[in-house]
Amino acid sequence: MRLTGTSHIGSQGHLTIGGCDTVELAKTFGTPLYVYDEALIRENSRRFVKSFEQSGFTFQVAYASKAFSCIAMAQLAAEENLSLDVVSSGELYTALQAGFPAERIHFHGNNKSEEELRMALEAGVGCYVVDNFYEMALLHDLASASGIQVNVMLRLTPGIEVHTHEYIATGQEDSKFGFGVTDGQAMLAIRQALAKTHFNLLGIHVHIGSQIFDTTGFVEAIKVIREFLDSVRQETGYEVKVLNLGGGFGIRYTDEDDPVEIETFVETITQEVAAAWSKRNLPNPEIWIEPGRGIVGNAGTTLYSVGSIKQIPGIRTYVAVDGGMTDNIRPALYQAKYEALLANKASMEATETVSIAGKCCESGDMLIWDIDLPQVTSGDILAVLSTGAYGYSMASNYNRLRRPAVVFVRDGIADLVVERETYEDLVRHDRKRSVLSNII
Ligand SMILES: Cc1ncc(COP(=O)(O)O)c(C=O)c1O
Ligand SMILES: N[C@@H](CCCC[NH3+])C(=O)O
Repeated sequence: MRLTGTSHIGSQGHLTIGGCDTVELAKTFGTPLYVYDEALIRENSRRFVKSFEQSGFTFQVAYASKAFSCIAMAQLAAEENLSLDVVSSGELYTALQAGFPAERIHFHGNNKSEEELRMALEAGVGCYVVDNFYEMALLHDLASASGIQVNVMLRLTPGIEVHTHEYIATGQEDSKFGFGVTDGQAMLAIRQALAKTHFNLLGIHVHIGSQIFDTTGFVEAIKVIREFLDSVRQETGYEVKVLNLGGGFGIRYTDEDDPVEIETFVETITQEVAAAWSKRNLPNPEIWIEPGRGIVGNAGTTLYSVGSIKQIPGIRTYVAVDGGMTDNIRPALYQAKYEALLANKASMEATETVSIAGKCCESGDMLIWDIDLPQVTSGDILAVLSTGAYGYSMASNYNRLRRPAVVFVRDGIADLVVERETYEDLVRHDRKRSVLSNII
């Protein structure tokens, strides 16, 4: 197991992150607890930004806030000079509450509602990634009614299959997202967008999927898109200013994962685009990307307390923790694999193989199957690594569990950025029946 960022095993044999002893964090803030290594979020962000700076391209790195959205994260993204990808009015609201500059916000989503678009227009959002004809008409009506000119990109589906879980592949023809390149919808969309008086068509967007380990899919997407843009030039004379290649940059969850480095992703993308554009004697476009997982994934660790331990002789030992699919749905949803260690026994040798169960009323609520750990006892603190992306953001209240707190740690300081939900929170929107039943 490789610890990343500022995580290491401290003198007491405890896992420490950002100079904070995780066993102490568990005591202070309770468990389950999401712990984010602030320095590592910044380092990941800077690696993307620096790689682009070295490429000479004009660029934007938009943090995909779906991976982990809260006010503190939006503040951090703003400090790192990132742009922000939001896919709902909720993510937009969070960003605005954080004071994130609206002009650096890109609004995504395959079904933006009128209310959401109105909110974005009012806020002065910098770019709309238009996904379908319904949205194109709605956004244009709203923009022209308000007399506003909006920056628009069109999301295209390039018809590319990438190696990842089918639920997180998005570039294939049969996708709910975007205008298809192969079925002629993309060309039609370009024509329509160009004819809209209140649109400033910046370019196109393509996102091929998530948790992608190599550069092949991106290279293929650039090729497909450039060829499509050649037809667009021929038919309409239009050439893009911006090429948005989406997110999807994979991270290492376990030793089985071997993604290329951030620098390699950016280098390959920029070189491919430069080659494809210069071959046509065209000036380089701006390149925008939208990493989510690549910025926060390996920076998050979830701490749990071990409770019941069930041994089934000759079969398996179930070690149950005080969270589960409610704070990390990914194992249940995508059979995602994670590594973990006992934070309070971090320097001890593994002596047994156990499986980590969540506390929800579902047999499928398993966080990790067959992991080697030192002798586990109730009360131990289990740290599951690389839970920073799509953990908190996909958390639920199933079984009326309260969503955990989130702390950012840095230089020995733990900053509580999201409070643990309370029981009052759970029933906040509940109302006692006001109409009494007349069944006797
Ligand atoms: C349009 C778009 N951009 C960016 C992302 C972020 O993906 P990731 O977290 O894999 O970088 C996603 C999610 O897959 C997405 O759908
Ligand atoms: N939620 C997914 C990624 C989907 C990204 C959004 N298109 C995951 O946990 O891997």
